[in-house]
Amino acid sequence: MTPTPWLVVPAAGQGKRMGADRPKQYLDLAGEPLLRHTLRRLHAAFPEARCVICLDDDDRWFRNAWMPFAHWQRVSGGAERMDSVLNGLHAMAADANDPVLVHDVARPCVMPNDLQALYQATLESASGALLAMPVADTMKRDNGDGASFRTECRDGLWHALTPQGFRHGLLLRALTQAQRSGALVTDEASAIEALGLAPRLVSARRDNIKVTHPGDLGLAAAILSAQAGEIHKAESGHEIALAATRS
Ligand SMILES: Nc1ccn([C@@H]2O[C@H](COP(=O)(O)OP(=O)(O)OP(=O)(O)O)[C@@H](O)[C@H]2O)c(=O)n1
Ligand SMILES: C[C@](O)(CO)[C@H](O)COP(=O)(O)O
Repeated sequence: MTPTPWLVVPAAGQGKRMGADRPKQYLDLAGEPLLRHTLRRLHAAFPEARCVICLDDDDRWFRNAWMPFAHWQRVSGGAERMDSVLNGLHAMAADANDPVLVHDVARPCVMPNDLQALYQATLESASGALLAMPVADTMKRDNGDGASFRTECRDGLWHALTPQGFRHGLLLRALTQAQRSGALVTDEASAIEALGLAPRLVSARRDNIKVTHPGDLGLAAAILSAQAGEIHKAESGHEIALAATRS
């Protein structure tokens, strides 16, 4: 039987690059706070999951009514994303072998197929897994003088996305070690790599963007709108399949 995943949703960021009057997770996206879209996508894929949401202690925007999960808890965010995630891992009553998926609240466009593929890989891979996509642009590195650049080889380069999934005990060990060493890891997979392990890359759709800069909000709205038909079709197909198994 497939186990139910734990979900950690880091949502304690300030959205400095967005530069809005509130953290970006509370900005309007297609008529609702961005955070609600993300939680709904996760809930649709994993309705029975236990969700831990990391929120800043001074957060005055979050509403309990927005949480679609029956089993959920709120934990304090930390100074950095990795500290928030670690707080979540400490707070959950998980066994070492339980699967945990970590998903940025700032990625509201993640699609059901990618969530399922990532979860399957998490269960299969001893080192965990992450959604990722191959770099498609020519890569430049500035020489530090603000004027000249050189071209980097892009062979084998991937963008790391979320969710990223691991067994609870492994991720707790990896992030604890990263925190103690003072290393600033920007995703969970980096902490696992520092243990000498290689999380599996799961090739993902390109529309699972992280809303980071002001223009990203309009882009996310366009993506959600373009995805609506696809999701509707998938849901209808699921219902037809369910009806067929009942008749
Ligand atoms: N101390 C922190 C920092 C970030 N996050 C979360 O980690 C995710 C990815 O971070 P990012 O996109 O950098 O969000 P912000 O930190 O809000 O953005 P910025 O760096 O522009 O301030 C977001 O869902 C954010 O809420 C968190 O839980 N705790
Ligand atoms: C976790 C992440 O979204 C993977 O791409 C990313 O590393 C978060 O980075 P940020 O600088 O904290 O936005």
